[in-house]
Amino acid sequence: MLRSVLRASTTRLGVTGSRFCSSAADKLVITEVDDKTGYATVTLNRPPVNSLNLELLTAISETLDDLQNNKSRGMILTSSSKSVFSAGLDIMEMYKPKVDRMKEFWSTLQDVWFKLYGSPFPTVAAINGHSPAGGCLLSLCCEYRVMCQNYTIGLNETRLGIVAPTWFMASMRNAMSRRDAEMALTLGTLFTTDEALKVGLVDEVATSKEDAIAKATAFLDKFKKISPQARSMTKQALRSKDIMELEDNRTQDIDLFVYAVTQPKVQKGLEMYLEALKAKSAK
Ligand SMILES: CCCCCCC/C=C/C(=O)SCCNC(=O)CCNC(=O)[C@H](O)C(C)(C)COP(=O)(O)OP(=O)(O)OC[C@H]1O[C@@H](n2cnc3c(N)ncnc32)[C@H](O)[C@@H]1OP(=O)(O)O
Repeated sequence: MLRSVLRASTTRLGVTGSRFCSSAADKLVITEVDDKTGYATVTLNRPPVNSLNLELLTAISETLDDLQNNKSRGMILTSSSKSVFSAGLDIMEMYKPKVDRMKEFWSTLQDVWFKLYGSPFPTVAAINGHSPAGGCLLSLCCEYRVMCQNYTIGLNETRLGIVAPTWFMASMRNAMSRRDAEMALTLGTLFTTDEALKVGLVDEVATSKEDAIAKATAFLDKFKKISPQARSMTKQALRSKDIMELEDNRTQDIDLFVYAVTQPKVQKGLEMYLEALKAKSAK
């Protein structure tokens, strides 16, 4: 049975059986912990496309703190949308930005990356929809990716005329061969589910969200007989170089982000991209 843990930002709510309280629908991140397995299902819930703004990133960051403090046995990351896992960073955070907010936004994204990429508990992304750019990054931070059919995923930044930060690249390189990661990053490839499986960007394909959650659960079950401490130390040792690289360069990384995003050419590119997105959705 599902337990008590529904959390969004700093608010705790109760839950009965597997049903959410009505107010849960308003929360940016919904967390349910299964009493039997101890696994947490963390659902991104910012309609329409789970674009990652400061508030959603803060809610994710706080959720990850909660899971770590409660010694979570495992996490499944998914989305409440029927067709989008996450549309990536909210472009409105970068278009005509206020510098203070932009710095906080980027610093919070870094926090989420540290906490998710380096989490002691095992993590799986149940990717039940499109997952471009920052959405792909969230899934790459997890140890395993199960993706539903007929969606797209990838770090498509070069297609927007921008450069993915080195820690985005490192996360992709951790999942795929160096060669495939280089091709994918330079071309800004958005892979279909089947293509993503072929290059190792995702580990399994699912027929529905339920199937994805079941496969994610089966992955977490594999660790039942493994010492959690040995497991987490091994994971963190393998990822420590990437983590230390960003730790040593946090401020420079924020400064570079602010500098790059505020360039007139980049602002123009973002404006055109937003217009194209809006024109598409108006059709
Ligand atoms: C220069 C230094 C840079 C530093 C590095 C920065 C690294 C950047 C990482 C990023 O994540 S940038 C964001 C990249 N994201 C994308 O390219 C995805 C864009 N979105 C889509 O392709 C599609 O929306 C979708 C995800 C495939 C979903 O398609 P669907 O048809 O279901 O929805 P839409 O009708 O397209 O969208 C609905 C609504 O949402 C708005 N929207 C979509 N994505 C974003 C976004 N990333 N940020 C803000 N808003 C977004 C879209 O405009 C529609 O709005 P309305 O017209 O309804 O107002």
